[in-house]
Amino acid sequence: MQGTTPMFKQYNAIKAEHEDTILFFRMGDFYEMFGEDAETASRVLGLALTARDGGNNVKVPMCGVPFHSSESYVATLVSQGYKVAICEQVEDPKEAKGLVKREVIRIITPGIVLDDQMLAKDNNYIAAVASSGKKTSFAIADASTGAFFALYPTETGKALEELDRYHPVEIVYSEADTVLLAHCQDILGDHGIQYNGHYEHAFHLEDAEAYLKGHFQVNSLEVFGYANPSREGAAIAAAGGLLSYIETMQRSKAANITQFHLTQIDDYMVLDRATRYNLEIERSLAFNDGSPALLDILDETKTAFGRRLLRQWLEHPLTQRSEIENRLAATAEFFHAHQEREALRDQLEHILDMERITSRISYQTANAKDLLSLKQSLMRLPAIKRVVAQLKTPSFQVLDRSFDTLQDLYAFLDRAIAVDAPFSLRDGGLIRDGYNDEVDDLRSMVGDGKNWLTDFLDRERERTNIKNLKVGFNKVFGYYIEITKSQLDKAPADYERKQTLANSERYITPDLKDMEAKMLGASDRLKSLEYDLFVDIRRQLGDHVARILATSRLLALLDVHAGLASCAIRNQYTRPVPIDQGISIRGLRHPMVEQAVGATNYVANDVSFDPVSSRFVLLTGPNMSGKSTYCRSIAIASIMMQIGSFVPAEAAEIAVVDRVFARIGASDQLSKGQSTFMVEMNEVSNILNYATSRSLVVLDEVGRGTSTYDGLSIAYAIVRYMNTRIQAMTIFATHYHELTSLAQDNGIVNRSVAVDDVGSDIVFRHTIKEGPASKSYGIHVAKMAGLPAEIIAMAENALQTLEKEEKANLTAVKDEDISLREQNLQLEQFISLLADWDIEGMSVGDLLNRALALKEEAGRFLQSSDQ
Ligand SMILES: Nc1ncnc2c1ncn2[C@@H]1O[C@H](COP(=O)(O)OP(=O)(O)OP(=O)(O)O)[C@@H](O)[C@H]1O
Repeated sequence: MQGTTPMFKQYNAIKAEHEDTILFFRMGDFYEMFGEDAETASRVLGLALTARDGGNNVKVPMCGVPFHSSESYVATLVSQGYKVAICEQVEDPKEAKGLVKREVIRIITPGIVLDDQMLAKDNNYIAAVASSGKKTSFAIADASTGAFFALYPTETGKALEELDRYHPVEIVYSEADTVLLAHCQDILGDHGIQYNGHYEHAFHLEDAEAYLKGHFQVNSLEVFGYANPSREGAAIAAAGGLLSYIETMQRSKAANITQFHLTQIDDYMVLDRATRYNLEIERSLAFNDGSPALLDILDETKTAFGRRLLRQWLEHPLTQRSEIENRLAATAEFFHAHQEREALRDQLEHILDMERITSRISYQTANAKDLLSLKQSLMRLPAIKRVVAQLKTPSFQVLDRSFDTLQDLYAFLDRAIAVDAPFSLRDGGLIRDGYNDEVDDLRSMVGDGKNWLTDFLDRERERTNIKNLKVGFNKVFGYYIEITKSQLDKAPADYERKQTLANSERYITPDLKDMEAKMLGASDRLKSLEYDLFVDIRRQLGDHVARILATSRLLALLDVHAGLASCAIRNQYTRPVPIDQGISIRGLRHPMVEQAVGATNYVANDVSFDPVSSRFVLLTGPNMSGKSTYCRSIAIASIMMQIGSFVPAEAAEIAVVDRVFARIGASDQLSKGQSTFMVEMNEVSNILNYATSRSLVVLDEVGRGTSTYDGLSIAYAIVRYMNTRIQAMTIFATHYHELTSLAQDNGIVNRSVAVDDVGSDIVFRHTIKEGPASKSYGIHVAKMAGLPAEIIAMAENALQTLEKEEKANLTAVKDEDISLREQNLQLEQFISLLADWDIEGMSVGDLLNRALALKEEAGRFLQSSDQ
């Protein structure tokens, strides 16, 4: 509790309702913070901490920021994990009786920010989670673009892993559901995510359903695919809870959220966090030195919303072959139609972030510059529609029919908003001449006043014969006449002295004051009229938010396809053919490594997988020879195809897969406090649980985080299990030469990276060939890395001794050994069943039944041992 003056009483009441925020309390041209808030803000923002009299001789800590530059301060606080409540004066201080009324008009959290300065280029996702029984769902929104959807409830761990793919900046949960909060923190971590509790009732199914129905103005949520409360209830609870949270924080309707749908994990290719990390999908492993990720290479979009859509596609590649083909056809059309593509991209270049401007329109925070940007963007739409009309692909033709060029809104904005309107909404200059008669009249009154002043100045100079007589204006005295000390004797008697300065005197006259009253009255009235008209224009645009967003979505789609086509041309990618099974690629390259080493230096390689004869590729070869690059390039090509992109190859037929897994041994997770080997095994166990025969799995150096025999044995078991039980297309890069003997199993083949021996040195050719590597080149690589000759000699000696004592003969370990152990176990169970049989104590009927059951059991046993 701060201070006891009337102002502090008002402050305390408002702060009590917003305990968990930093309260920005508007006082004149400043937002002031008090007490602990002031101490925190002064520390985080580097502001001077002062104090204000709180009554009864209490000094309350205080600091403040100017309101016109508050955004960057708010952004810093929010980025540091604080919530900021903006408390405004909600009545004109001139009209207030006593203390001016104040209210919190918005609370800003990481997921609620709308200002461009605070937003990253990518989606700014906020999520809400809800559970029902063992199933969990989440809803996701981007308040800055209007995206909104929820996941079909699924097993909690799976749902939260899926949520992780969206990189939410904020997660909202029901205050009462701390168990789910703990699950989230466990799986998604605490860094970079703000967790906020929201009213429990907002997550109750009935309340959430009613909230959504009210928002979308529908009688039933069936239109969004919601039919069964016990199946999809958690999704509705999460969506209702999230919408209620956003609107509570914004203190206004989320009018830009005009669409909603339910998604299923199976709708998209599953790519877990480790896979995205290892394949450098969104961020390169060496991003600090500016190396590009796949997203950076593919991103040739021209608009901010195009880039966001591309990123969404990369996070969620498709799994339906027909949909993939549709996307590829659309990219292909732009690939061939050079003129149309370039004409489109020339126009898109000038289109600003319409999605985010629209969000600011619906939350009534857009300024006149935003509306001018929107107008400038809308101006481009007819030309874009003309390009779309030329396109032949069916999906573009559908798009052409639904393309709304919004020219009525363009005309409206053009008529209403002044071309040079300023940022500030309170200083006039917003409304274009001719839009409103009263504005025009007031403007000419203010203009007349200025002319009058010029005439007045000329008149007074002539009358007094003072050449340097001046007319000036300040806030305290209004308009005044100024005469320097040397000319004072010429001042006429009707001049009334107002102020004495060091070198001059200031005067007023009744005429001047009359004119001043008229001009200031007109100017004040003009400013407030312009503000009101602007708010009304913004509100009128608010009625068209859904239309603007629909057009932005079409533009985003065009932008992504045209960008992918442009990228394919620049990098010589080819259109892949989605097939049902297997992979056959000629001349595959890795898009990022190719850029790093230069296209001419990159050695392209062929890839082939067959579901029967070669579904499991064991890849051997020395370090640095290109194993990882080859493995990853296959996974990347598969993802590229499934988003609708061309692939870096000469020709490619690639099976549509349900999941891609990429594990590179010993990834660095030490910050999580787990050993690298433990992390590796966790990741492998995740793959074994989730991979299917329709998946693509890349395992690179798995098993090397432990002792040689342990690692080799684990790798051996994983290879056999993956090949026989899971049967996913798998490429397993390894240093364990011993594993190459496994190629006698059906489905497993050996491939290796070709190496030229040049005397005692080796040369990497980065070419993949059939068959295993002839030997391990670890010591050669150590030599190339410059290890002292003495160490190399010692190592070669040790290697020879070890090779002689080689005990690991994996060919001797056979599946039969494993199945024999299983059979022995069954036999033991059967015998103990017989031993426990209490024949004397049984009736004849029971005896007969028991004997029949045993016979059946014996039959089953014989059958399984035959297999
Ligand atoms: N096909 C290729 N064409 C040209 N250069 C390549 C090719 N493949 C790999 N390289 C180069 O070789 C380097 C090492 O490749 P990579 O990391 O794939 O080797 P590796 O065999 O997996 O090594 P390690 O076993 O040590 O992880 C790459 O950074 C790249 O510069």
